[in-house]
This record gives sequence, C-alpha cells and structure tokens, in this order.
Amino acid sequence: MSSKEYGQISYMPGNEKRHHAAEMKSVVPDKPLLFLKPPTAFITEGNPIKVPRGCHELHHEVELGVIIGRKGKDISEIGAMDYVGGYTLCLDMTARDLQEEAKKNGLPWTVAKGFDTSCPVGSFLPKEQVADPHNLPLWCNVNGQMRQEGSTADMVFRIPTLISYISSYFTLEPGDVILTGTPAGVGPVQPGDIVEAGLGSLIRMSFKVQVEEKSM
Ligand SMILES: O=C([O-])CC(=O)C(=O)O
Ligand SMILES: [Mg+2]
Repeated sequence: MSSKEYGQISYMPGNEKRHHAAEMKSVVPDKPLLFLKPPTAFITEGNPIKVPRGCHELHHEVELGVIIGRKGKDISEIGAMDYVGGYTLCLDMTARDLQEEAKKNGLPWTVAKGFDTSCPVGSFLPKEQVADPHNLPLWCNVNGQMRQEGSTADMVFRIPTLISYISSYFTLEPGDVILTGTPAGVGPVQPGDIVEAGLGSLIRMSFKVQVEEKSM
C-alpha cells in the first residue's frame, strides 16, 4: 500500500458519549471534512510511530480503512461499493497540539495529520472476507490499557457516501485508503508506549512509539 489517504471526521449524533466530535467539542459536520496523508505517512507492523518534531501531544485514533480497488471519479453512492477492493485497520496518528494551533489560526492540518509515520496500517482484508463493514467492532489500547472501544456502525457518513463525496473532488485510484473516522477515547501516547489496535477478530496490530531522530 503506498497511496494517498483521505481522512475524515465521523460520529453520529444521538449517542454523544461514543463520539469523538463530542470530546473534541466539535460540531458534527453536515458533509465530510477531508484531509490527506502522503504515502510517506504509511507504516506497517515492525516500524515505529515517530513523534513529530515540536509535537507534545500525539494522539491515537483507531479507524476502519477502506481500500480502493478501481480507479473512479464522480462515483454514485449506488455503485460505490464496487470500487472497494478491501479493508484494513488504521491509526490516524494526530499531533493534537499542532492541529489545535492550526484550527485556531484557520490553517490547514497538513503537518498535524500527514507527518512521517502518521498512518500505521494493518493487514489487507479482501472485501469478500468482510460481511458487513458497517458493523465491525474496533478498539485501541496503550500499554495494555483500553482507550477506545467502538463500532463502525456509529459512522456518521457511511462508506458509499464517503466514496461518492471524495470522488466528486479527487480521482480515486487503486490502493488509496479512506479513513472513516474514530470513536471516542482518543488520547496521548509517549515514546516507549506500545499502541495495540484491533478490528473484531479480523485484524490485530501493534506499534511502538519512538522519538523522531534527525536523519543526516
Ligand atoms: O482529528 C480529528 O479530530 C478528526 C478525525 O480525524 C477523526 O475524527 O477521525
Ligand atoms: Mg481520524
């Protein structure tokens, strides 16, 4: 996997406590809010999550990743699931302090969301192995302590809506990953921590957090 990631904000009104929007004191958006992560954000197991320079509050956000299998633009909601190649589990690592500063100043989230190692991903699940992507439990723990427990059933914008909306602006390409938003319980990680995450019984993955060292 070496493609772009389209992140987004999710939460469903109605069960406030389960929703990350509530803990961020954000208004639930009426359309998906998008950001991009570059290919260099992706890491797989065995590689560390590196705290980006100047970040003092790096947060985990566990999310279902939808992997695009076919190129498409202006995809209708009705045909959208035909563009899905499979699924994975992702951590939308977020430099929360840098994001807050950007929000305050009306600036983009590029650094806060797209720094190197900001998107740890799990194994690839072909779509045939996932009966209902809108009904998958997902969880995240740090050093064995449970932080996030949710379900993809609580997404505000379901997968066909996301694919249709995103593809009205961006041509989707095979290997692109759409992150579908995180449940409540996001929180900080420190160098030395082990972040573990799971998608039902389908994926379990773990990553170590490390300081970013200067490369020469
Ligand atoms: O950083 C945020 O608060 C937005 C986001 O990615 C999510 O909700 O998954
Ligand atoms: Mg997120």
